[in-house]
Amino acid sequence: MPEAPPVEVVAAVIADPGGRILLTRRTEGRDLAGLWEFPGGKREPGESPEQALVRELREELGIEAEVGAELIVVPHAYPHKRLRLDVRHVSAWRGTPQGHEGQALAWVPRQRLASYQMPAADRPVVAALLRPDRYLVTPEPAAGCGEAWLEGLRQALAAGVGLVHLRLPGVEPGRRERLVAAALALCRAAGAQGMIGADIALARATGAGLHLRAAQLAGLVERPLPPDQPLAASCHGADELRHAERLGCDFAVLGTLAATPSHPQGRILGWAGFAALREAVSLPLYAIGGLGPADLAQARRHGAQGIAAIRGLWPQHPHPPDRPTRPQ
Ligand SMILES: Nc1nc2c([nH]c(=O)n2[C@@H]2O[C@H](COP(=O)(O)OP(=O)(O)OP(=O)(O)O)[C@@H](O)[C@H]2O)c(=O)[nH]1
Repeated sequence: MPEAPPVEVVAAVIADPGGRILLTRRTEGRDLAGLWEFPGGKREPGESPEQALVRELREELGIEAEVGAELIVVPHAYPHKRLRLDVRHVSAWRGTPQGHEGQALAWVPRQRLASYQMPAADRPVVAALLRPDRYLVTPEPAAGCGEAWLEGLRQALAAGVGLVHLRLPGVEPGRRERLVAAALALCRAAGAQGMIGADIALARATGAGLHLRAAQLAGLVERPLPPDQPLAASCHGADELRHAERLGCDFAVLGTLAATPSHPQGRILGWAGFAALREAVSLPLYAIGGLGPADLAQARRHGAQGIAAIRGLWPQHPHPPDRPTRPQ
């Protein structure tokens, strides 16, 4: 039997001048009662997402809203139904939001959003509001080119990368620790989060995040780091994603979107395949495989937090023209 199409839902991010965001509480007797959500509701036949959102906000809150930029579209499968949650920013509104359907309202500072109990489909929405959209995976530094590699990282951070997977599998011990320490210092100075590739002991020793390989993830039965150290994993299918979620990962990287020189083979998901896997979990997900900043809008429309990439996020010419690299 073909699967029923998902329920189309639109919801709004409404921010006050202080940056607090409006959440409303689902009233008793409804599905997911008692949980906090972004105001909105189901699209009616023939309505565009914008029209549906304007109507819902008028009915529920008594405001006349102007719909602004897209934030994210989350495809999600609850045990009893599938939905596509299309979340838009509201750029301006007239009137004072009130609970016209008896629902409670809360203006919530962004950093406190995660402490509100919300439906599972909202976890990627909150992450999209709070966390970086670009996850750089570092290329392997060539022998003697540590300075150039650090310069590449510096430039990528300056270009706005907020999350970095320090992936150095072929670098010999000693040099690895030195490069990781220097890279983490650059990340800290830029306000970015560093994630150490695969090495649990080094992540514990440095206090940085940890990015697990898929094979490593499969062998773990509990979270290998305290909750204040971010944990991520590379995943290729639904079972790995569910395991990453059970283990308490903060996010995962899912691929391969398209073939790349570093991964020419393997299962190619495409955006439809990515969105289908996205439904299975509420973990924030980065898409990987032949992607760059130009793919961000497309990624968000398929439920991704953003994109992860080596080439797509690494500067083309990491050597500054006026500074020769020192051999290491
Ligand atoms: N408005 C809104 N709905 C959400 C969010 N997250 C989420 O999973 N949903 C789900 O999307 C659907 C929105 O439909 P609705 O608000 O018109 O709810 P309803 O009471 O008519 O639906 P119901 O018949 O499922 O109870 C609900 O099933 C709701 O649980 C969110 O952040 N905002």
